[in-house]
Amino acid sequence: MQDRFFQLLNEKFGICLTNQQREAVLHKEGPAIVLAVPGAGKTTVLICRTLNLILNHRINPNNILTITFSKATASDMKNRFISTFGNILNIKPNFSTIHSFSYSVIRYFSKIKGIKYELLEGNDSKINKNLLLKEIYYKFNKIQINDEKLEDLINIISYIKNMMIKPEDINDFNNFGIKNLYNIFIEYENYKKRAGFIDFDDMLTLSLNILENNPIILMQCRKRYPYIQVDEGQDTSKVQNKLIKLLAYPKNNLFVVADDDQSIYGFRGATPHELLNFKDIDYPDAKIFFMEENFRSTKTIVDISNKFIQLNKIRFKKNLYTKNEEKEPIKIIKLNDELEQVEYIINQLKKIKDLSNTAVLFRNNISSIGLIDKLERNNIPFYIKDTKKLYIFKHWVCQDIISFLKLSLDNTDMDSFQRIYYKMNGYISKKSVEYIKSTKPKENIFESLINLPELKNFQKRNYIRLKSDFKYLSKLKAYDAISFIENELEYRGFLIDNSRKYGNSFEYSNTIISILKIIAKETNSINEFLARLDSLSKMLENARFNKNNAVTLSTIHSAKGLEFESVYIIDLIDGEFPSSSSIEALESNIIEPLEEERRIFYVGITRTKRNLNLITINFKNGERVLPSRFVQEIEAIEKPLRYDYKVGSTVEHKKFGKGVIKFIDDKNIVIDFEKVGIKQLSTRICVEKNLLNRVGGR
Ligand SMILES: Nc1ncnc2c1ncn2[C@@H]1O[C@H](COP(=O)(O)OP(=O)(O)OP(=O)(O)O)[C@@H](O)[C@H]1O
Repeated sequence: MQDRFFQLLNEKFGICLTNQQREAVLHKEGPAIVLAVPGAGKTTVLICRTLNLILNHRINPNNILTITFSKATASDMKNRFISTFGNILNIKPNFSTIHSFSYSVIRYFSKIKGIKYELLEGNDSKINKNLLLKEIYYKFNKIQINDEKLEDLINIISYIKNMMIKPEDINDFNNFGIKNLYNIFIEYENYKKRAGFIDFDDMLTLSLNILENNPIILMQCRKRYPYIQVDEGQDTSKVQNKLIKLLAYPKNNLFVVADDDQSIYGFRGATPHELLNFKDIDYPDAKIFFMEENFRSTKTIVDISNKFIQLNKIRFKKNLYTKNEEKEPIKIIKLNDELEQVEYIINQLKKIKDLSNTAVLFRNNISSIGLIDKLERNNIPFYIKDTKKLYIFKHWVCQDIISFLKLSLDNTDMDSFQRIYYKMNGYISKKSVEYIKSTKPKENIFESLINLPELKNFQKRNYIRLKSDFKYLSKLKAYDAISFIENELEYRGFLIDNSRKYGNSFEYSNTIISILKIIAKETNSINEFLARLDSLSKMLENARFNKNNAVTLSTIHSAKGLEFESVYIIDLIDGEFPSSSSIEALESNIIEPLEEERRIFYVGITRTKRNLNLITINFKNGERVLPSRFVQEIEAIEKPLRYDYKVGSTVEHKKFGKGVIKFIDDKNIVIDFEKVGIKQLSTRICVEKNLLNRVGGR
């Protein structure tokens, strides 16, 4: 029977499975976990196993629940099943997300108990979750939460619910940097309870609660789904795992397909630990299948990816390999700054005829905006899934810059003035602003300042200088104007102070300014720049993007499961990727966050079939930045270092004294010297001519 089945797959559907894949497909009952590498055909195995259960074991398709990570994967998998087998067999199995399963349990429960639950998220919600959380944050902290922090808050709440952390233990986990987190959390939960709302995370906790406390509903669900399959098992959280285990018990016909090395949703409560426990703790009788052959990428990419991920310590040992040929090497491109980076990408993309097989990937959404501006100007079609998160135009730093510029063009613009008067070197008091507002609301603000009663000489001189600065500013091109605001008007100093006082990341603010400068570079005047910002933000709000012949722009998280002939990963800077928080954690010997960052990088590089390009820059908005340590690791794998020096080791330079190595390759060595700060030197001269002495290693 088995041979006939595989023959059928091969002859009728063109699927030729490997022995490892066949074993997994044939597994029928009891717990099993398939540990697979990227590009190993996990989807192929899941759809073939589903077919095997239906065709050979006569299991009704409605009795098999296949849980996928996202709605998109559920529909991809359904389409793949139908397009592969649909012409010959009229079968439509259930592929659904865990949220959609949970919601069906809640709907059923609310129907029989007459309780109403309304969704707080999604398109049909009457209440806006973001606004609600903003209000609650304000209530406890008396300041408005900005969009970055709001996203952090949403993730933290999600993490608490997914990790099933008890409210009273929240403060033990509060390394999240949100003040009054406990109060905010409790207020949010209470509001939802009072008003009968649930959010996406409540779907999981509530359905678990329903199943735990209603044996009849639990029994009905178990009867309905005696076979459960879980795709992307590495990204299921604690509460999701609990729900799945409860549903599968006592038959435990649970088939999980996973790659612990692709677990990248730690911030939502998913960790590889859950998977590592599958056999050791949860199901000692579980079968483990390995799928280690990669069908996607060239041998060059597979070999390097394999060595790269082995640098992680918390993982199942697997050996990624491929029978594909060795092709061109991975390209590491080192550019001067972010402007060179976008220009480089545009020039590369212009050479490609059909862009649908090319992706530009990044760690953070914000990286795409400068690029979007240039793609649009160059008529290069691009596809981007979620533009809702590209909120830099509403970000306070962007709004500040706009206000500076508007005030320079219209010296009577009181709204802009009020926004920025204390964010520059004007030394203007709130009292003066109030006075001008009440006595001369429509006049030239700088004139009014100069004519304020009882001014001291130095104040007058200062306001005269400010007036002339703003006049000068109005004549500049947008790019120079932004630099002038940063440096001459000392907005940069304000940003640094602000980050010290309120914990807003200076690096993030600096990135926003650097993006504004990329956009400004192509404009001739401040007016043209302001109009461009407006049109870009409208375009991103309203655009419906088409995938046809378009280059995909995506975060690595959203590119999970996808594959492309050519991949460019941009903004590979230490502190951005890996994130600064993961680096700080590592410095305190906490390795998990950095390992998660390494997995994200691994997911990124393994999306590539053939051409992988890793791009790093030396300067971001004029600040020296260091290449991502992951790029250095790849370089070291490709070309092991000839020198006995490592990043992190302490050295002594004959002239500059003691320092710590921050970056090293065949040409350059970047050292942070105690006395003189960061210096980039020539490796050849320093190392070969004995200008350095090793003091200590890591
Ligand atoms: N036995 C096989 N022979 C040849 N090609 C295969 C085989 N199994 C799968 N493939 C192909 O390998 C590629 C990768 O498969 P798939 O996308 O299912 O991998 P995956 O394991 O889900 O990857 P990832 O986890 O990286 O997203 C697909 O193009 C698929 O058609």
